[in-house]
Amino acid sequence: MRREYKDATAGSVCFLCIQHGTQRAGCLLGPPWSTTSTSTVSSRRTLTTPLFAVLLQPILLVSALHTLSVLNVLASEAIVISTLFASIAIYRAGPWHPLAHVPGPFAARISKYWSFKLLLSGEKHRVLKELHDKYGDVVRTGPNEVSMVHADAIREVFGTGGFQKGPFYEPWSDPTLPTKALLNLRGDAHANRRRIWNRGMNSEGLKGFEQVLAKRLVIMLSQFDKMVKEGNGKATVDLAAWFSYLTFDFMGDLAFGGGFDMLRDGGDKNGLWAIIKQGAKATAIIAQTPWVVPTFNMIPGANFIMDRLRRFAMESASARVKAGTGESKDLWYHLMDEDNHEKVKPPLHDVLVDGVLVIVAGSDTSSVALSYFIYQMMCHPELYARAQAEVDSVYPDAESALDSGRHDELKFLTACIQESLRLFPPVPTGGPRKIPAGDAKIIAGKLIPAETQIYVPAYVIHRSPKNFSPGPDNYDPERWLRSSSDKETLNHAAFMSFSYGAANCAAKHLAWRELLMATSALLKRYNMKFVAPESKTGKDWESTMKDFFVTETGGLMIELTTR
Ligand code: HEM
Repeated sequence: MRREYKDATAGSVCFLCIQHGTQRAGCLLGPPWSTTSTSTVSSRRTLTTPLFAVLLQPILLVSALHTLSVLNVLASEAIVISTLFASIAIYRAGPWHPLAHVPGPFAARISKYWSFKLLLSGEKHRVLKELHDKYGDVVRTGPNEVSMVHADAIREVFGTGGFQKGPFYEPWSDPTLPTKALLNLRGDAHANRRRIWNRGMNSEGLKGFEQVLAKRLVIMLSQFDKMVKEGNGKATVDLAAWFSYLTFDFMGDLAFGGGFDMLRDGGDKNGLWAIIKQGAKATAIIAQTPWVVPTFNMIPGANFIMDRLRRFAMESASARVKAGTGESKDLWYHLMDEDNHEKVKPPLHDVLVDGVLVIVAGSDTSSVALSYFIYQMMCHPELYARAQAEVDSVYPDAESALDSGRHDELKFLTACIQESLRLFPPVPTGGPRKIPAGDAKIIAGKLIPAETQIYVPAYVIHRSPKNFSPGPDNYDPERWLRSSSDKETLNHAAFMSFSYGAANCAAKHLAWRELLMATSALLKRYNMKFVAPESKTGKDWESTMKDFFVTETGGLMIELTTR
């Protein structure tokens, strides 16, 4: 069905035009993609042609050399395929492969199936930690892939002179659109789009977003107050779920000027959250073997999760264009360059894909960070009391707890959040960068061949005694406040929860404000404790955290009482 709507100031937009690169009379899109888009869809390595060749070759051989029969063709297929796979496996596992000198599990050397299965399990962060503990700073995690955890690798891989994103990121773009999301842009195209993002995230932009967040926080607190009242002074709340409602609603405000009301509804009534979560998880899994994607997309109906996500994006963007800019400027306003800074206006489809990215990148990350902080406070009552006392002293009355102007005074709370982000970075292992074709490179003192994909997993780096000691696995917020001593290691350069370099988190400062505002408002208003301390919703909650590029968690059941 063709979707159309009227913009407040101009003609109408047709989303079929966006998808098919056509331009109807009156469509807002402006000139064709190639002249205005900051990116184009690259040609991708696909499975289709090799698959076709492998299947056709034995048929041709049999028909040329033997009698063409089903049995002969099947036998020939079996010989060709097993010889092909065996020779690939022998090459990858053998001493001829350029990564032969890098240790790692045998299965990882010969096929991507190992990392595919690992991602599916959600245990990637924990398994990588075990492997690095066993093998050292560099581990081979795929036929042409390594994981590196020397702190120098952060700067050398992500920083100036580092490497571009690998094919892992390709599936994060909608193949039906003639553009890519910021997360999947490289080089100049990335720098151009990121410039617009950075303008949106400047101090004036942040101030506006903060007011939007404050409104959402007030809704969440009033829902909690209601539950406490109904529960005769206490309420049992799944804080992990409520933080997701909060961050999802807030990201909806930012990306599409609102329209999501999970806080108001107390849940995912429209199934939107589920769509986003399933879409992000499916993408992360398929991103392990991106060359399968174009072939996979040809199977009718196979891509139903991404189709739902796409429909959701179209509808949200449609509603935003229809509504126009509200009282406060959202990120859409900045990304669409509604205040006319750019010589050439960004095309609508760039903003559409980045709108979805805002929701995927900004909701689970922040909600996991909030949940993990609360979890640590519940596990460490003495630290909780100290953080609460600091909030009380900085914000003597409850209303002021949403004032970000005093965040600098929240030294201990900031250290507690930073320590949470260290022990459990919401993007625990991230995506890889790729060394270009040509020469091998020396990274953190190791020679890594051309065309290798490199992971630099924050979860492992943050728990290395070389970077944080003593007690790298302990929750010790004080480590960020103590003055340096010979007995301690605190490597600030190894803290990479927001990644590093030109493609680090585009909303790092916003995320910090969000974390400080939400935690101080909660600590100020409630006393909290685990409902069932000795369970998976209590002290064992950490074991429910799964790494699907972004993090998935189980419920975190907390008893709230008003202070
Ligand atoms: C505690 C909260 C957050 C954490 C820990 C976090 C972490 C990260 C990390 C590690 C990356 C790099 C990913 C990669 O290279 O594969 C990233 C990128 C990104 N983040 Fe965040 N993020 C947070 C919140 C947010 C929020 C609230 C937004 C949206 C408003 C956001 C938007 C983005 C975008 C757009 C990128 C891609 C940047 C680029 O490629 O240039 N993030 N984030």
